[in-house]
Amino acid sequence: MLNTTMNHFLKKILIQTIVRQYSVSKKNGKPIRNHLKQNSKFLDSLRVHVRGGAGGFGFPKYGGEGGKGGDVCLVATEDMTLKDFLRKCPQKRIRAEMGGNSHSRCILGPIGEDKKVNVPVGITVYDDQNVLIGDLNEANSELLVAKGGSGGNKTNGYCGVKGESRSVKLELKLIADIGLVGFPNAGKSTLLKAISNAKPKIASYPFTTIRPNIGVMLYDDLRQISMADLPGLVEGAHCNIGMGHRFLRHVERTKLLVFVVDITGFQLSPKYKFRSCLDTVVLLNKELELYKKELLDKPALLVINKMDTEGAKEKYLEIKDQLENLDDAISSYPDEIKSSKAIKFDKILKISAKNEPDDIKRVKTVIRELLDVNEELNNNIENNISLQNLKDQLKERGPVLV
Ligand SMILES: Nc1nc2c(ncn2[C@@H]2O[C@H](COP(=O)(O)OP(=O)(O)OP(=O)(O)O)[C@@H](O)[C@H]2O)c(=O)[nH]1
Repeated sequence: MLNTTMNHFLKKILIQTIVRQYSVSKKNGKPIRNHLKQNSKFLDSLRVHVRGGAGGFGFPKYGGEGGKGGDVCLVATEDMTLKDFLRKCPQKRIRAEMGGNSHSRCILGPIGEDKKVNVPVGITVYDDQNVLIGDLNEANSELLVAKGGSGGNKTNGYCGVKGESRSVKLELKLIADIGLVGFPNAGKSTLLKAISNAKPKIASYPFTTIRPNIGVMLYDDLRQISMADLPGLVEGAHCNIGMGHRFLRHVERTKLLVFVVDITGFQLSPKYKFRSCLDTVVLLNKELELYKKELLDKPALLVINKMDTEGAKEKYLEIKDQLENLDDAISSYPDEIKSSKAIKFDKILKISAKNEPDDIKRVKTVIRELLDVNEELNNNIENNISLQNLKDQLKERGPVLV
């Protein structure tokens, strides 16, 4: 008896400590970054300074032209992380070579060598105004981030032009087929572990996952589908509560979102409101909309987890209709929770990720079916577009006599 009370007490202290670490602290009314977030070793964003080489000097006496300065290019490289990049480039400064000067024995100055730097596949590059420069989604694709200056010649008074110099942000968006989205403790890691080769940490307190984990599911026909588990979202994530929206960018490129919710609901701490399973779906919908409403258009699967717990079936029956008509259900919520649009789930599955291997098989099969259907749909759309383009081209050329 004493042992049980002690265990309960210790567990309570542990939960309170974790909640305190994760819950938002406020300074001058503004949320400040929480402790564990800063300590998280996962690196998915980095600012670097890039400068193209200056152009070489021209040689006025003979009208000689200086060589153009080299460009700085980023090259997408497989099996690489931003940490590897940082190890190779700890100063976070990348310079391309200057163009060579023109002189009496070499009228055209040699061109400065381009600087090609390897970065992980899945990088999006922004300039210092946060304007998109480009994406590197394919291995070996290249992106020019700083142009070299042109060589000195008649038009610029034979002075080489300086290379482009700017600071750029490299943002890593993991590329996985599936993104798991859910509140903490819903069972996302349990599902990922059971369904794939991943070995995420699992524990009975919120925010065990503090960095994205990726697992690969292997099918009988050798098709491989990757799944990313992200740290749990919480109500108010858009105000940086919990892990905030920091990791949501990793689901932007996924083909299917898998929402995992706990049928018993969720409560971050006694200070926070208890949220039922339906509330968590509505709140997840809201957080996704606040992050990027286009995410709500993605194909989505709703997985209702922990169906082995007491009273789960009754709880599910109570919310079944609302889940199937999420638009109506959302409209009955207060304005601060309500989203303007509801996600359309392609399928709703009830499972026990922990105790039912058959449920896991079902999830795996449904994921494959949904991906296949969507791929076919996209192919058809692309084919129709190409067909329409062909028809338009034919129309432009006028009717053909047969
Ligand atoms: N009864 C029951 N418990 C489950 C089930 N799935 C997961 N759990 C338990 O729920 C707790 C949380 O599971 P996790 O898989 O770590 O949850 P998570 O969503 O990854 O949590 P975060 O890492 O905080 O985002 C663990 O104690 C699991 O053992 C289930 O189907 N039934």
